[in-house]
Amino acid sequence: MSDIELKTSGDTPARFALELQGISKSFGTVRANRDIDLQVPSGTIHGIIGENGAGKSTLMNILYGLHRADAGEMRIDGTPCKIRSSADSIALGIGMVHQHFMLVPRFSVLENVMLGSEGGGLLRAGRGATLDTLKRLGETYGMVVDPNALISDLNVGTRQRVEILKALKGGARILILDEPTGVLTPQETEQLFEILKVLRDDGVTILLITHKLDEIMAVTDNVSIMRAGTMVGHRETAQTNAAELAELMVGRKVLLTVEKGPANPTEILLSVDNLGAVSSRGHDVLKDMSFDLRGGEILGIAGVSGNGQTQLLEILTGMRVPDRGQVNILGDKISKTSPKNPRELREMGLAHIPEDRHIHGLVLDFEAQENVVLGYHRDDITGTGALIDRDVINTHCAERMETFDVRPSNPALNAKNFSGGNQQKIVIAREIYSNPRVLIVGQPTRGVDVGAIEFIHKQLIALRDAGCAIVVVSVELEEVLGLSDRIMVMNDGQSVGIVDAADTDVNQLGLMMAGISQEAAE
Ligand SMILES: Nc1ncnc2c1ncn2[C@@H]1O[C@H](COP(=O)(O)OP(=O)(O)OP(=O)(O)O)[C@@H](O)[C@H]1O
Repeated sequence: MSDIELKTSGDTPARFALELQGISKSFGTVRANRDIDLQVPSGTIHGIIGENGAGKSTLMNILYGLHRADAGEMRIDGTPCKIRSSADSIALGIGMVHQHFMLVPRFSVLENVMLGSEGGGLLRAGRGATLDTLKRLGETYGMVVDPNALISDLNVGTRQRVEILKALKGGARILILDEPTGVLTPQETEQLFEILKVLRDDGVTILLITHKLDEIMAVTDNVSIMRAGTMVGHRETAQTNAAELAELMVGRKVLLTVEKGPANPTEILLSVDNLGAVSSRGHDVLKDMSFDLRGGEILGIAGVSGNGQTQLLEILTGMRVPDRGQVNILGDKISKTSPKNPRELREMGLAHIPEDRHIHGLVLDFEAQENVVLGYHRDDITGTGALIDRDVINTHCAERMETFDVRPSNPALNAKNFSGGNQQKIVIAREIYSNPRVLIVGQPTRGVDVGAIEFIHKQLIALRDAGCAIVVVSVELEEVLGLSDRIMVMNDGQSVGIVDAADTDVNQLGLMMAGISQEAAE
């Protein structure tokens, strides 16, 4: 099926855990997968990359029985098979860890692992046997987790391990991971990769979908590249590099670093003064936070997620009232006694690209054109008069989609039916349109492909150069370094220091993220 050599686990002749031939799938007029061929050698880690909307998740969902292919053949370990449901897929030894975890938060680890395996005889096997298996799998693969812990008490990295354990417990020998590192800290990502290598060395075949080319280079044996629903190439990872992969994905050369000139800061547009916030359990989640930001400047905020960044963003965008201190924004004040809501802030000239596009960025069951005019109900783009003019918003949305290369460019498609990266482009297109004076951005490129990252970064730099004051919170250190003029590092709800981006590097930021002061980290 493929004309290039793929790295195998050393078996001769090469055995393929998975072979796909001629797989096609359409959703209405969208041809999400067209005649896809893929061979995955047993006991290898195989990367699948491609632009947003290229069809990666669709292909994996077909494999996991969540969608049915319109055409094509599938072989597992050389045996032809038909997959009609997830149960079929699990029975064939396929497991999947989704981007959004499927665990029940109020159940324990053990209960979650037992859930869904009822048909597999697990309940009959009983708690004791399941506990033993969990312990054995945890020790074998370096994923020891307390079986009695509640999922809601576990951090994201540990929850992901529970998902993997659950798949292995169900007998998975082919494991699909759909963008597993999007929500992980750099340390958790490292730990995950160690686990994947141990699994691979034990003969498990892993399919890894990610947008992060450095991860592809670090952990995969082979990589397959998709574009616009087709498979455009396969490479042995050791024989390629990030630049070649980016070009194969996007069909042109891509800048993998941010290009920007020096900042020309103007007057202070945002000033944060001794800001503090207390959680519902009475913990200080934000402590004595102070900084100024001028027009024409980007302040990056780096830190391991969960160190107060979310609360800071919530206060700056009017979603949370500060418990102490105040924010001066565009000449107005926000404090405990004089709060402002998101609408008031928006009218003052603030825009917000939220950290979680599913919760705060989009109404998933609304059409793209309805989402693109959210927050603009009183403006011309929704038509004149009391009723929204659908022709006007349709034209407006089509223009926005064209500028931001949203695919498919269908204003009437519900937001939930766009791929993750295209959903992000819809949110950014809407927020930038208001031509804000202050822009607050959380995780601008989470789940976004390299071509779109380049585009989003250029848009943010252009806004900066037009005089906008921008705060960017990102867990991607390279992104913070590339975009920002100054960087504030947060640890345990407070600022560890503010450094000039030109005078720092990943090492110093990493030390500061661990709570080591700026001076000590230098
Ligand atoms: N249920 C659906 N109804 C309509 N269109 C869909 C549906 N699911 C996916 N699509 C479309 O199929 C195409 C492929 O989407 P898919 O989610 O497979 O892409 P992807 O490569 O995983 O993207 P991303 O990297 O952004 O997650 C996209 O154009 C998407 O809008």
